[in-house]
Amino acid sequence: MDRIKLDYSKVLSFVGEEEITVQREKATKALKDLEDGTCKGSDFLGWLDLPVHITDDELNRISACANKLREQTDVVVIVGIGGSYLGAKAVIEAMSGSFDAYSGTKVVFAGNNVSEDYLYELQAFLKDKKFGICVISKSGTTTEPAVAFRLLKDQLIEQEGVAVARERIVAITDEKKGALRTMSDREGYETFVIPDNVGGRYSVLTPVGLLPVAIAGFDVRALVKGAVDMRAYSKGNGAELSATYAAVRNALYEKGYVIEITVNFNPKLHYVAEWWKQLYGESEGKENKGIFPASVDFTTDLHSMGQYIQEGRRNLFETVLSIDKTKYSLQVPCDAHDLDKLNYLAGKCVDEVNKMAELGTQLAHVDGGVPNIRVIIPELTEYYLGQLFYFYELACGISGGILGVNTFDQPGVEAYKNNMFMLLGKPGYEKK
Ligand SMILES: O=P(O)(O)OC[C@H]1O[C@](O)(CO)[C@@H](O)[C@@H]1O
Repeated sequence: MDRIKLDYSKVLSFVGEEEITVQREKATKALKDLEDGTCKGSDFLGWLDLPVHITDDELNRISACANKLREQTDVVVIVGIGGSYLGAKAVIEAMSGSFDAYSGTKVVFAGNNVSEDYLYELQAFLKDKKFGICVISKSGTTTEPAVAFRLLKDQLIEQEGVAVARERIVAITDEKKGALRTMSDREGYETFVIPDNVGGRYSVLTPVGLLPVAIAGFDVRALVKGAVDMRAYSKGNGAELSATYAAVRNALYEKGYVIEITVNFNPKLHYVAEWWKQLYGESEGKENKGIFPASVDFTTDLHSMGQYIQEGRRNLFETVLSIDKTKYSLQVPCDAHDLDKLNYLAGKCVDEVNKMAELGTQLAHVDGGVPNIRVIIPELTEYYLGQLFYFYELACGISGGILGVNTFDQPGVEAYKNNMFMLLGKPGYEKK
């Protein structure tokens, strides 16, 4: 098997190797602190060896539950927010056919917003369908998924009765505590556990990510294998890969490049970037520090955000997710009239056009003052997504260590919740 690669040659006219070396030394220390369990937030390092510890029995149980739901239902609603849905959504979007949604998809998402219209339309869509619910919440008290779950559970009971509803609800939550654990035990739902020492944004390789991906019919074993191989690689010289990415982005940060834009040239990676944004945003954005993680889909956004990136404030850098090999092959046809003057491309693969757009954009943006990193992914498969997740998780742990923050907490997320609870009159929040 091939491996994910990193190319940072296009940052070297913005930061010198010596500046990167300074950050590399910090990265080495941060990596050691992670491996030794001496970093800040060390209670949440379960993700480090997580892929290696996933057993065959666990994977079999996940597959059995997924198969049961696939047989019993037409649609399964994945209820969760943040780390409790983004990893699964990233894999499912990356692996699904672009038009699967129009031919009847097995998996839809809810509980990642509190839009009344969204929930109304979802309930209308599920009316008279055989559906199941996979509810995911580590804390069990997050408002968005709790509201969605209440509505959907009631609908399921109304459509199918209590006994069938129980069969079709699966909960992924804490092993012992929390509202969802209590409810699941009382109702007899099948449950899977989010380990105590794994935070939401690091949970894609637990049942949180694996069960929805299996329900959607994708290869969770290959996903895990990719992560296992990346973990094994990172035990040796391979740690360089994550450490270098962490060092380079911190060297750029030190020079005022405070925004990192993750770029894709394949819309299937849109949610990989969303997953990455939560991972890095919640991990690093604290104590008035941290790189702001943003994302764009090219070439689509070259026709909107492209102008800003080329000529706006020079405080941003790009990390391009570059896929080497496409799944399918399609050539630009020749046209007798050539009115669109496209015949010079006739016979070329569409991906060749895309790759030249990628290279042309990189050169233009570097010329325009935007440092450019490339993460090269051999192919868009579950296996390489597993590698990519682990690469990014480890790099995030290292990068947070370089920055000096606690990478594994997210105290800032509580502020909006407290205000919302106070405004809604939640008991106990009146004084706030
Ligand atoms: O799984 P839970 O506890 O519902 O939390 C969902 C998400 O909410 C947060 O706690 C805050 O956004 C995330 O860290 C987490 O991924």
